[in-house]
Amino acid sequence: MTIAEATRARLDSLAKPPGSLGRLERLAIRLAETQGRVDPSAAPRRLIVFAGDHGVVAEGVGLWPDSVTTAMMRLMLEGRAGSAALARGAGAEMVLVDAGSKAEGLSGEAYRDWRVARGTANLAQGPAMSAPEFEAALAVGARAAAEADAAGVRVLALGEMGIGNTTPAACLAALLARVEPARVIGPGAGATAESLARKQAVVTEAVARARALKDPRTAIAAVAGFEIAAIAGCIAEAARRGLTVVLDGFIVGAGALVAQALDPAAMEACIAAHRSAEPGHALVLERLGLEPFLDWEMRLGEGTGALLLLPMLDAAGSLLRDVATLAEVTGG
Ligand SMILES: O=C(O)c1ccc[n+]([C@@H]2O[C@H](COP(=O)([O-])O)[C@@H](O)[C@H]2O)c1
Ligand SMILES: Cc1cc2nc[nH]c2cc1C
Repeated sequence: MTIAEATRARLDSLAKPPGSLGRLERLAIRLAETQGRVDPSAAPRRLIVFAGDHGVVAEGVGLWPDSVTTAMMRLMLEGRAGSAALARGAGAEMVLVDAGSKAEGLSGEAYRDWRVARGTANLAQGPAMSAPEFEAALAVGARAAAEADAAGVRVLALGEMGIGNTTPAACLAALLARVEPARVIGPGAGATAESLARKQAVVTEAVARARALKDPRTAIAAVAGFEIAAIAGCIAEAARRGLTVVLDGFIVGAGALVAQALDPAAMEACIAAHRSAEPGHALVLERLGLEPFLDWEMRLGEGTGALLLLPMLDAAGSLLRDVATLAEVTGG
């Protein structure tokens, strides 16, 4: 019997009409699958926000200057960003990782002066990163997962911060889901008709160049971002360690596509928290084979969508662990 079948049997044996908790039951089955046990737990949990900057911002693909990446990370450290507020509410510890500079995991006041030290090269003019840089960013993410596991964390919520990163995310979605760029281009953190047209042109050209590269890792590195590669490395390592990974929006989804390309089994650890308002996200989730549990029209990033699902994961875990069986109630 698979874990999914055993969990379904357990749910059907509980003191309730079969299926009466609707999608919460599907979430419980998914949580059980990711942990390989019928009595899973959504605690302790940790939000990891991976940050990176992007040379492609110079092409006018968005509205914001890349100084906003560092400014927002500092706001997270101060506990005043949207993600920080939601993490407090969800009882999730928050760890910030500068994927670009390969800095140490960050949390707390001591890191006030931290900044994104290095962004990717402009992917419109050449590869965003070299093969060794790609491997180093994967390792940054893997180390973050290993540290979480060593600290006893069972559930990792993944988020990102990186002005410009919907452009590499769109490139990766087009490349790895094998769709036309137009299907995965969207407004990101805001757009004008002009910035959208630039993004469309940049993504179309970069994806065509990446598709011509024979080695898949080189092709991915050519259009990736440091935080996106770190997310991929984090998912792969968390999956190897049996942690549950709760995915946020479009950019984290692009990181998951990279993880899937490197190791398809990594998807077994993943739960898609929500479907982002970014139009390409639905296609990414389809390609990942994951069902989004929420659709709240969110597109902030920072892990906010993943955090929103955590109380429901608690409910799913409690259901499996704490509810009496029908046999106990009816005496048979
Ligand atoms: O999570 C999402 O689905 C999402 C969708 C659109 C934008 N974002 C956030 O907005 C930033 C990227 O937008 P942009 O327009 O600068 O490419 C980045 O910091 C992301 O966290 C996030
Ligand atoms: C203000 C701001 C906050 C963000 N958080 C994640 N992406 C962001 C993009 C902007 C522009």
